Amino acid sequence: MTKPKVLISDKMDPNAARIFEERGCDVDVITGETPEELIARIGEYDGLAIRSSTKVTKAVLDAATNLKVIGRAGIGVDNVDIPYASGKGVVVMNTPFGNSITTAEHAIAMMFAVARQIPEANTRTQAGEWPKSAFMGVELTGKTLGLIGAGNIGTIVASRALGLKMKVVAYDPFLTEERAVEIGVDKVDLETLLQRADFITLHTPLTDQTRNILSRERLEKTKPGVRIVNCARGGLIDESALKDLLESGHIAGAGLDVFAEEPAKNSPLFGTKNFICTPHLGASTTEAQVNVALQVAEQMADFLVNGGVTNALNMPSLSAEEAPKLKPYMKLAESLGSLVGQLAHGNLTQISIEREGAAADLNGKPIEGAVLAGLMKQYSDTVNMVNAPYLAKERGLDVRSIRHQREGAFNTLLRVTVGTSQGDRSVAGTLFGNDTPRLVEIFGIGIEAELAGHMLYIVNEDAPGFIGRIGTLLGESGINIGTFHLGRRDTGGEAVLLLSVDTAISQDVIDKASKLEGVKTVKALEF
Ligand SMILES: NC(=O)C1=CN([C@@H]2O[C@H](COP(=O)(O)OP(=O)(O)OC[C@H]3O[C@@H](n4cnc5c(N)ncnc54)[C@H](O)[C@@H]3O)[C@@H](O)[C@H]2O)C=CC1
Ligand SMILES: O=C(O)CCC(=O)C(=O)O
Repeated sequence: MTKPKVLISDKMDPNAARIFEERGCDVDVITGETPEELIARIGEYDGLAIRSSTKVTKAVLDAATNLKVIGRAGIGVDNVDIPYASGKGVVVMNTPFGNSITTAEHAIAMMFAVARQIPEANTRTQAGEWPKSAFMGVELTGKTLGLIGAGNIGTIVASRALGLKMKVVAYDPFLTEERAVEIGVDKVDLETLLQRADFITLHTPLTDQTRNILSRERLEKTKPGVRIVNCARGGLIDESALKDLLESGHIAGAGLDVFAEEPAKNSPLFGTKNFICTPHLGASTTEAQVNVALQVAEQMADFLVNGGVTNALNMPSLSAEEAPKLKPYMKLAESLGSLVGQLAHGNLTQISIEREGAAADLNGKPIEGAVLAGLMKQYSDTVNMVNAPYLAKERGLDVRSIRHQREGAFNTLLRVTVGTSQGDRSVAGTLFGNDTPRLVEIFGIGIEAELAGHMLYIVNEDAPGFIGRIGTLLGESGINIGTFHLGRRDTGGEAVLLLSVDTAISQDVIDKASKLEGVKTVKALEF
């Protein structure tokens, strides 16, 4: 049997190459190539091991004709086009915990450095100035730290900050009150955090929901004299607003490890007063790099040599016998979880997954994992089938799996109901012809639709002329409708329209659709 070939394309601890070789793979370490060079080379490889520098774009994936697995030695996978990789059948894995402590420590180090202006004091002292009277810092003790994102890293930062005698408030839609108490933080909304925090640190992935989470408007609402640290992802903060507010003195200091554009070689923030930065060093310790290198190589080699799946972000982990039967159910389950996750407002406290008819006889665990992965994937880069149930439990989400032997209108049915602060929301789906997932009910309204690609969800009053109006709007906006699905509660009552469209829907189109007569809700959905 020919050995699988792996390319390590970012600087990685040498333990990774050693493990690949020991586990039966051929490995090349070629770092620092241009995208074109990578595209020219990637066709030879079965596995690609990366950190954050390599961008795995559609073009790279198109050229990667033999690629079976991408392994991220780290957490954030925003440098990988996961939907496209999934479409190409390429498994994407990460190492969700290997660098968390290291990154949390970097955030704490940045807080101290900002509080005491250590970098500038160092530079001027070494220049022979002895500028003792130029620097007056602040203590961390007794100050309030506002955490945006209380997952693995945020939780470690919280524990260290509590040890430093700070008070910690946290904003995270997935943090339950119980979990907040357990980790010793006050769960607050974002507005409250902005008003109360003396220091703010960010620990969320970069997603459509978190992009620009510290916008100009929100930065202006922060407490005067606030100090802000970002060791998560560039793009979470409006960098131009940050510069203006540092210059005006409203923000007393900022420490960035990450930039909207990396490598950041000419950032306008450079040279701004009270601004410090590091070149994406959050994960750069010997310990973390050994951890993630060993882990990524072990996971990838196991997959390439034995077919074992660990920490995959786009593939369920299943036994060989169950896999074919469960596969369409997993797809249905993930889509239903994703649908309720995208549509439900408010804090999620409870989820129930009901299996009815033929589905009642199946192994419920992978189905539960797929629903939870679908539900949570919009909140976390690291969620997958394997860790979704664990993460849900850790965050105090009450998960119930219910089997009904009864058979209703469908011979097999999955129903997902989430309990939110605004009440229960339920969606249901079935399989057509035993293998084609279909949505059949949304919030109590019967509808039949495939959940795939870009979709538009509209709730409106059932009245003549509406379909024409929405069709015209989409047509004028250059959006081609693929499929069209309608359902209504009763004649003249609440109606649901679910469209699949060929391109992503812009905020402008959503705003225009929201203003159409009779429209109650408009939401762009992605599957
Ligand atoms: N600077 C560096 O070198 C490193 C940066 N990172 C970044 O740190 C991020 C966080 O890592 P982990 O804590 O391990 O991930 P995690 O998945 O454990 O936690 C992320 C948290 O963000 C929360 N979240 C999601 N959307 C949110 C929103 N709209 N508002 C507030 N909170 C939201 C989630 O509920 C979750 O609790 C990674 O996604 C990665 O981008 C990670 C490692 C190293
Ligand atoms: O690999 C690195 O140096 C960056 C780590 C990182 O950003 C991550 O793990 O998300």
